[in-house]
Amino acid sequence: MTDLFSALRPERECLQEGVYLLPNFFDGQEVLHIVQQLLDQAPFRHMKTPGGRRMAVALTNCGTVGWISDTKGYRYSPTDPLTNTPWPPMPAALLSLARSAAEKCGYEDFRPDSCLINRYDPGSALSPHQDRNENDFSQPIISLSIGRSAMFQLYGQERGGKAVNIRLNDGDILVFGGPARLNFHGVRRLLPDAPAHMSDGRINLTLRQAL
Ligand SMILES: O=C(O)CCC(=O)C(=O)O
Ligand SMILES: [Fe+2]
Repeated sequence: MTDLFSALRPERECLQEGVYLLPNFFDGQEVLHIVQQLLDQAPFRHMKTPGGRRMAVALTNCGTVGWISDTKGYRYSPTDPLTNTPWPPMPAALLSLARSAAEKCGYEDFRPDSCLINRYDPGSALSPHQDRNENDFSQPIISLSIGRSAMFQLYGQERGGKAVNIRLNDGDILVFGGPARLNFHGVRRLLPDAPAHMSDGRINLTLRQAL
């Protein structure tokens, strides 16, 4: 197995109850390489919002089910609508990385069955939303950042209000669960700082237990 823990740093910052930042927890270049290997089978694409608009963020998935959006709504699907075949299986190294991050934040037996992979090109953003298509909200969301840094915004359980700004850098993991699991959140913009292995955009992976 690839050594994804080479950059491991012991710090864990608690940003609010249920929200933890694990800075520089994994090697962004190694996870980028894992993502690239999935793209032949399930390339990035721009899905449509339920309202029919093209999403600014391109996405793909791996795992037993993948998150999709179209004019019928948001949901998880066992197959990729581009090919009508199953999503690529979740790579063991990703699973183990997410489980170790979850454990560090007190989630002992996290079993993600889905990994949504988002690609942000320069200028793209993700408007505030809740992640609520999963069945069990007692399970956290483990979010990995690769490439250009981004300004992530965390709100409360209601839409609007004042956001907490969280800077996410290449190699960082954000864990959100517990009382913050249904908090609104989004990505306001990409920042100029970028690692050499990915300077033109950002990739974010969110590992979730969907079923
Ligand atoms: O890109 C990020 O950091 C967040 C992604 C996200 O919130 C989502 O995919 O639901
Ligand atoms: Fe989200």
